[in-house]
Amino acid sequence: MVKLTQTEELLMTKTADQILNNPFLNKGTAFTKAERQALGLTGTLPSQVQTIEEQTTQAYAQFQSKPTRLEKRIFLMNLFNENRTLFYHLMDQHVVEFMPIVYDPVVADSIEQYNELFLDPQNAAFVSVDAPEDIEATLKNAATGRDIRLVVVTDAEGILGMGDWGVNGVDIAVGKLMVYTAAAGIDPSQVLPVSIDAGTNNQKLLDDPLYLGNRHKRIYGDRYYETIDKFVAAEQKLFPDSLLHWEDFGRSNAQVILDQYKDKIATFNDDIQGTGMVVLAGILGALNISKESIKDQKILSFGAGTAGMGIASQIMDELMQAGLTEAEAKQHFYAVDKQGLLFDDTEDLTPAQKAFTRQRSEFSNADELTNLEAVVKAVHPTVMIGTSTQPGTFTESIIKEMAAHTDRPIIFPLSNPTKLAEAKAEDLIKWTDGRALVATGIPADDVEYKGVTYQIGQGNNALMYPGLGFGLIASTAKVLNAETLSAACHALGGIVDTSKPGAAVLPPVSKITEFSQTLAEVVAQSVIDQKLNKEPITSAKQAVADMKWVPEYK
Ligand SMILES: NC(=O)c1ccc[n+]([C@@H]2O[C@H](COP(=O)([O-])OP(=O)(O)OC[C@H]3O[C@@H](n4cnc5c(N)ncnc54)[C@H](O)[C@@H]3O)[C@@H](O)[C@H]2O)c1
Ligand SMILES: O=C(O)C[C@H](O)C(=O)O
Ligand SMILES: [Mn+2]
Repeated sequence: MVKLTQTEELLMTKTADQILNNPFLNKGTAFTKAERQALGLTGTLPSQVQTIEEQTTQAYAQFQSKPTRLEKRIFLMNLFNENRTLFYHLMDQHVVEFMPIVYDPVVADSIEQYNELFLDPQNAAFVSVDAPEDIEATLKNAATGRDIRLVVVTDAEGILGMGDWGVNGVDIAVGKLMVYTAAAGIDPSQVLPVSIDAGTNNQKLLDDPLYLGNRHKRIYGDRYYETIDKFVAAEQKLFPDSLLHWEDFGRSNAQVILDQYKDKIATFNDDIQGTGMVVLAGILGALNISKESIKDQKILSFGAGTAGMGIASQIMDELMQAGLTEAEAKQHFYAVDKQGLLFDDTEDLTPAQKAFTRQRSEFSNADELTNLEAVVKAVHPTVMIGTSTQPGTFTESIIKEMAAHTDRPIIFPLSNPTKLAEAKAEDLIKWTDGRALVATGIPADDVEYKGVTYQIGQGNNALMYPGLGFGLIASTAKVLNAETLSAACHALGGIVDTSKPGAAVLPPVSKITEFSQTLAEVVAQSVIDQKLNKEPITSAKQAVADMKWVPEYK
């Protein structure tokens, strides 16, 4: 008697449509004649049996035939909904081309049009603040008995830089998970996107008869936090070996939620910690090129919100590891928000901002420091990070003023999507006569300037969170701590050839699968070294290799 694998046993219990309509089981025209006989699929497909390569060729031709990036995205999502293996087999061959479409920036267009474009819930879980009693059933139903090892959850209050998008924001969770699998090899049957629908303050959605979410204002305070608590309790009960990734929560909740859980479960906030990692990695890459020391940098955060303060705290940690006291390190930061430069007596400071305020007495013109240009003139920053959601705010005069006081200005306009970026890479290169060390939130083309080809690193947390998450899951991490985060930030070093003129500050997305694996191994090793692994693990490298999913039919 031939021993069936678990998958084969599972398949034997299903009817034809349960197999063909299950994207985790479906192979489409690649089901062989024998499989079709054994699984009751005979006659349910055209007779020609195709290889996955033939299917991939056909799918890519279809993708190319779509006229716009949004149409291309809709096709890819339909393929994803039909057959995960084929989708990722195709994406593996076109990661650089597909990332901007399944993820940032085109995901922004699909979020804005979610209700008009809705076709399929894509195996997401839709938690509602109005039905806390349904939370456990919601997660259980959406998981369909699968062994969930990774959850990306959003309440969509701060989608990219576009603000509150209610239930539409579930697309960001789906997109983030697609990058996890494409970059690091997370098994797509082991992930769960989750929307926490707490209502929305987006009046356009509330007035839209097509809106599919809870049609009321966003809920805040105790009732909201009770829903979050119930969600985390149910998530941990149902998926005890999972990593919980928080995404695009609002500025008043993101850090509060992270602080509530970060020491208790395996979890992280991508906008805070994922972005902190990629920006520190980018700054370290820039300093590798300029040969300057991080201890000599003056860092201006423009947009001192969830990401801005997450970045500042990761750099603060680095400065203290370099031997500075907290008080000494604090002298390197200038946080600028709507009020201008943040002082210790500025009104409406968030808890995270308070760690990075300055004294008015340090400046003769403190009361004038209410806009970015005035602050740049007063401070002469050497590093300027844009997480402000305010497009075009890194103006030519501001950039030239900055570049007049430092040889290699480090300038990262990170606001997403494209329309919100503080500056374009080519302008920054031009305005600084090729001296700027640039990273942008969305992919940027090479910049040709005075005979040098400048490669622009993508300062996006997608370069780090897949390797981080994979390493945490593979090592069965109990928690993520500062030591592991720091190890991850340093893992990307040495990949870029900094001797080349125009070298990028971060490795190219074309190498994301390689460096995500390196990251995962470094993270797993850090977890094991600190004895933070739940299961006994002898080799971090082997644990990562054993867990890697490959998009081939079983
Ligand atoms: N590249 C990346 O990997 C990455 C990661 C996270 C966030 N981001 C981007 O950063 C931006 C902010 O994201 P977030 O999650 O921190 O949002 P957030 O709402 O928490 O922070 C935005 C901050 O900008 C401030 N701001 C708004 N208008 C301003 C102005 N005119 N002048 C100065 N400050 C102003 C807000 O007060 C707030 O503090 C978004 O565009 C997001 O897409 C990029
Ligand atoms: O989603 C992205 O592209 C990065 C980041 O998480 C953001 O919110 O902008
Ligand atoms: Mn985000």
